[in-house]
Amino acid sequence: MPINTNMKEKDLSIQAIGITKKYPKNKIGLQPLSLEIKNKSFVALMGPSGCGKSTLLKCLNGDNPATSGEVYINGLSLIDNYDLVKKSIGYVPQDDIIHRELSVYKTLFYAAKLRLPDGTPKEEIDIRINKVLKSLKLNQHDQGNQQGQKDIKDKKVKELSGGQRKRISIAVELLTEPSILFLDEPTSPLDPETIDSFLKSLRDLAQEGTTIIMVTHKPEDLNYVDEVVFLGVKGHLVYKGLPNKITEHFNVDSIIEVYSKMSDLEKVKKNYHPPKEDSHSLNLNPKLNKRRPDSSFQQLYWLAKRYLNIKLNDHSNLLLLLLQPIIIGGLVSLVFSEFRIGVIFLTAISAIWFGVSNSAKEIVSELPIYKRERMYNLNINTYIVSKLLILSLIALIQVVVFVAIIYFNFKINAITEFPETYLRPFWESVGFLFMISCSATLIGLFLSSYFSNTEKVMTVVPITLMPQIMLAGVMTKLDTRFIEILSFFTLGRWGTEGFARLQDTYFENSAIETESVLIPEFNPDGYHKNDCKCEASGALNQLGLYDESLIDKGVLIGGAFNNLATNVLAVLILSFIMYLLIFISLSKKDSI
Ligand SMILES: Nc1ncnc2c1ncn2[C@@H]1O[C@H](COP(=O)(O)OP(=O)(O)OP(=O)(O)O)[C@@H](O)[C@H]1O
Repeated sequence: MPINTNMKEKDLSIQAIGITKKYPKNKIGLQPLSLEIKNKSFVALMGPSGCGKSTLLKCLNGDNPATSGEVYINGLSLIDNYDLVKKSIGYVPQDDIIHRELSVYKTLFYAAKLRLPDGTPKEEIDIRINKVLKSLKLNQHDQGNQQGQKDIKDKKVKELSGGQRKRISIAVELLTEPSILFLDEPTSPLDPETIDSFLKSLRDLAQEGTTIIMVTHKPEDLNYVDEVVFLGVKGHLVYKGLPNKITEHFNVDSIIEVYSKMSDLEKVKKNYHPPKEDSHSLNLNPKLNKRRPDSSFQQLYWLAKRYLNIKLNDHSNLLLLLLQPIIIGGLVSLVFSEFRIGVIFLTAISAIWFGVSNSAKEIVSELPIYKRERMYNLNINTYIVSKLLILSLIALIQVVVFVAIIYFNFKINAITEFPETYLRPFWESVGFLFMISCSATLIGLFLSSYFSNTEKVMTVVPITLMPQIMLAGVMTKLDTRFIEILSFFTLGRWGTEGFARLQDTYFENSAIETESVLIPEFNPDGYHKNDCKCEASGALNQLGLYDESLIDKGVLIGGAFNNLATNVLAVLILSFIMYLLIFISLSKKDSI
């Protein structure tokens, strides 16, 4: 293990030597700087907006490593030993890294299960939870657990104040007992009274042994810290020293004046002293030695359990998810008096809709949590599968409810009005539509992993759904090779065609001699199997995906996919492609 032999003092938590940061298009994030931070110190990182404070924080903690130079954490190179070093780092970015639907206890419990070594007993986890709550003054005693007031551990995160939420985010990080804690603007959303108790608890934490580096904009925060690091515009380090000496250093009366002075590039350049040391190495393409996953099965179990808990705790959303199939199924039953291709089409499209709409927000809305957990030990495959498992369960319930409504409606209608026409078979239909819905879930998860905010995802969802409707062959026949090939990439086409085929196949295989064609073709009385001239192709014939003559002329490929197995295979291939795309999108979110 390469220990940094150049380390001057044993009591340094962080040593940055000649680090710089360049963003794409040669945009400067940080000018060359060197920095040493002592053990157990509480350091404020300040500077005008956009000067590079978060950039520096991320260079120091590995979230987005420096373009060149070296960072040592407790004497170990951040780049070479990230797998080891990350365990001694706690990091709370600007956004909260906790789920709002969980209780405080569950939030901390799942975080412990995901981060602590496998097999850590519950008793030890409880001890750690109580300890971190106490150290952040969030325990019952400090919160005044009077009669009628819930213990903070039982409260849901969404019931907490901004200050309490921030502390719970920090508590998550403290569970693993990091020696260094990076906090990005933790005091921004807090009122002065909350800030006082919050910063006092951080100061106590530093005195107990945790080095804390905190980005802040608030001059009054300087009353609590040991040191200030001040950056001028364009990432120049212009001051590092005692908080009460900063105004003297810049020959001004207040910290506000330091801000205005250090927003002027010319003045900044006069105060900037580039590091004397040469950069130890040039990591123009830094690769952190990391991402080795911890036990995937344990991680999958706890991720899926946490996600299920989040979903079950969000009662209103759960109700809406359940209402969806009831409302859409009810509408289809109301509008269609007999089982026709329109019903098949809408059923397939509904299955797609359930999948996409259930999943489209699920990654993007928890991006800060994902990124932080990914930095620590999250395995991308485990993460995707945990989402897919729980969302598939929801889709299964929706599909069962939807198909049941369609099934019973058309069965009852068939008995009373149209004896020959109703959906069957029930379980095969559920199975096929469930597969379509799972595949659509992957489409939604891809959108959620690709775009950076929920608004963008919600804008793209209808654009994704329209081709499913247009290329299913119901609105118009597929009559050119180009349109046909496009349709191969839609679930709408495979779902509608496959579902229609399933109905016809069932009829062909039916042992009941008097069984009827599901969809009567051109014949209002319906065909009977015994005198059926169309070989039970009622549903597919009504769909009329292709103009047969175009297949004969070789314009369309058509017939190559003329069975249910190939329809199913196509859906599986599309699902696999989607899974790969999600994996690539999530990999791209890794900082390097
Ligand atoms: N991922 C990125 N890609 C390109 N440019 C970036 C990226 N992240 C930051 N920057 C740019 O680098 C500069 C420093 O940004 P940074 O977020 O570090 O500033 P900051 O001092 O933390 O700002 P604030 O106080 O507003 O949070 C800004 O000009 C910003 O636009």
